Amino acid sequence: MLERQVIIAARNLCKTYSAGNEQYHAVRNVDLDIHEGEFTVIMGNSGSGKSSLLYLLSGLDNVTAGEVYFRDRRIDQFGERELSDFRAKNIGYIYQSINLVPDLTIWDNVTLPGYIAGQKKEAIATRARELAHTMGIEGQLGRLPSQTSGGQQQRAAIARALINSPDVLFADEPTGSLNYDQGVAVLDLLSGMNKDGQTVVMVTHDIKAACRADRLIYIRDGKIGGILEFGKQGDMNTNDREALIFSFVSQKVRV
Ligand SMILES: Nc1ncnc2c1ncn2[C@@H]1O[C@H](COP(=O)(O)OP(=O)(O)OP(=O)(O)O)[C@@H](O)[C@H]1O
Repeated sequence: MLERQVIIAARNLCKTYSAGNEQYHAVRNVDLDIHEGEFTVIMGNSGSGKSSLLYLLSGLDNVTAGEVYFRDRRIDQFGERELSDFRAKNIGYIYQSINLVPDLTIWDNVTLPGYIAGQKKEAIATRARELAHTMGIEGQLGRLPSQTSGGQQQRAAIARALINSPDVLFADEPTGSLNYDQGVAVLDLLSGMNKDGQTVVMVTHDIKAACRADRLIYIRDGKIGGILEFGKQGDMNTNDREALIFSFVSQKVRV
C-alpha cells in the first residue's frame, strides 16, 4: 500500500468555551491525522464536539491548547491576517447552516471567496461557471438564496467552498437540511470529487452518508472514541459497509 501523506495533523488539541463562570471542554487532548486524498467522516452524538473539532482543524477558530499542522506549517500560531489568507487559499468549508449571504445572488455568493483570495476576475468567472455546471445550479445564478430550494442552496454552498480549489474540503452535516434525493445528490458530488483526488472531511449523523468514508472517526465527549479504517475498498458492498458502521457506532455509543 502507498504511504498516506498527512495533510492536517492535530496534536493534544483542546478547546474550552467559557460561558459566564462556567467552562466547557468541547475538545479534549485530540491527536489526529487527516490523510491527503482520503474521505474522512466524523461521527458522534450531538454536542460531542464534532463542529468544534472541524473549526480547529480548518483554522476557523483558535485553539485553547495544542497544535494544528497543515503539511509542515503550524497554523495555530498564525496571526489573524496569515490565518485568513491560509483559509482563503487552502480550505473550503461547507457550514452546517449553509450560511449564504441572503442579499447577494447565488453568483455573487459563489464568487466572493475568489475575490477575498485575491484571484483575477476572469479566473474566478471561469471557475464559477465550471462549478455551477457541475453542481447543476446554472439556472439559479441570478437569484437570491431565498428564491432557490434548500438543495440548490446547499449545492451553491459547495460551489462557494470549492471556488479557490482548496486542498481540503470540510463539510459539516452537508445533507442535514436536505431531503433524501437532494442528500444523495450532494453525497454523490462529494464522493465524485474525492475520487478525483479532493481531500474531504465530513461530519454526519447519517450512517448511509458515512458509507462514503475511507476512514471513520468517532468522537465522544470531545475525545476520539475510535477509528474505523476502510481504505479505498471497492470489494465491500454498501450493505456490508453500512452494517459494519452500524455495529461500530452502536458499540461506541454503549461504551
Ligand atoms: N461558542 C460556544 N460557547 C459555549 N459552548 C459552546 C460553544 N460552541 C459549542 N459549545 C458547546 O460545546 C459542545 C460541543 O459543541 P459542538 O457544536 O462542537 O458539538 P457537535 O458534536 O458538533 O454537536 P451537533 O451534532 O449537535 O452539531 C456542546 O456542549 C456545545 O454546547
